[in-house]
Amino acid sequence: MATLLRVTMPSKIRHPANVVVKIEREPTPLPKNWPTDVQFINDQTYSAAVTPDLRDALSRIANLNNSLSKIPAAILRPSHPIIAIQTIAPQTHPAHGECGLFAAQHLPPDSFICLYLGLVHTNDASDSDPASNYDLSYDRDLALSIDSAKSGNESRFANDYRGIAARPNAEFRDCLVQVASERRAGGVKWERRVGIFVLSAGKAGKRKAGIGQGEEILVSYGKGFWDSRHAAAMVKLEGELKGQTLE
Ligand SMILES: C[S@@+](CC[C@H](N)C(=O)[O-])C[C@H]1O[C@@H](n2cnc3c(N)ncnc32)[C@H](O)[C@@H]1O
Repeated sequence: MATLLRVTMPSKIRHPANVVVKIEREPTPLPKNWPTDVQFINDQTYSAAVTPDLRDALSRIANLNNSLSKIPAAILRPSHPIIAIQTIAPQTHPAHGECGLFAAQHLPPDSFICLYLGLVHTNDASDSDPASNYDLSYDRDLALSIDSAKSGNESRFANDYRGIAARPNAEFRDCLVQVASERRAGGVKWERRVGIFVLSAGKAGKRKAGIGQGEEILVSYGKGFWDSRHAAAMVKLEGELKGQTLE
C-alpha cells in the first residue's frame, strides 16, 4: 500500500533556549538556484485538513516547553544569507546532479540555521503525498508532518549525511517562533516550528568547531527514510520482474 511506502523523515530533537523577538513576515528575494517549480515561502502553510484545533494545539502552553529555543526575527531572515543552495557536481557524491545546502559562512556549534518550511498536513493517506521525498514528521501525537515537495525554503535542500560524511553536522530540532494572534493579549503567541540547527559541540565530536564556510550542511533523515526507500525499490523491482515473467 502506498502509505506503507511513504517516506517520512524523523522527528526532531528538543533543545535548550535562548532569546525572544517577534517573527518577521517580509517578502524575501528568491535564493540563488531556487527551482522554478517550487514555491518559496517564509512560513509554513496548512492543508485544509489541519483544523483550527490542531493549529491551536501547536501553540498551547502545554506544548511550549521552556527548554525550546526562541528564534529571533533577525535570525529567521538574516540580512546576509548564511546558507546557499548549490548544485552538487562531484560524481562521487550520492546526490550528484541534485542540489545540497551549504554554509555561506562559518556556522557556530548549536546555532540556528533555518526553519524547515513546507505544507503542514495530517498523516491521513488522503492528505499525504506518498511519493514525496521532502516529508518531515512534525508532531507524532498530533499526527502532523511538513512536506516541502511543492513549497518550502532552503531547508528542503539539506541532504542526509549517509555516503557523504561519517556523521551529520546538523539536526532537526523543535523551536518556537512568535506569530500574530487576535485572541492573545499583546496580539502575539508562540508557535512550535521545526528548525535545522548546527550540532552542539557535545554531539558533534570532531565537528565541534561548527560548520565551516563552504561545507555541506548534512542532517540525518533517520533509518526509516532509507528503509522506506529500499522497500519502495524492492516493490518496483518485484513488479518489473513479474512483468518480465508474464511476457
Ligand atoms: C529532502 S531532499 C534533499 C534535497 C535534494 N538533494 C534536492 O536537490 O532536491 C531528499 C532527496 O535528496 C537526495 N539525497 C539526500 N541525501 C542523500 C544521500 N545521502 N544519498 C543519496 N541521495 C540523497 C535523495 O534523492 C532524496 O530523495
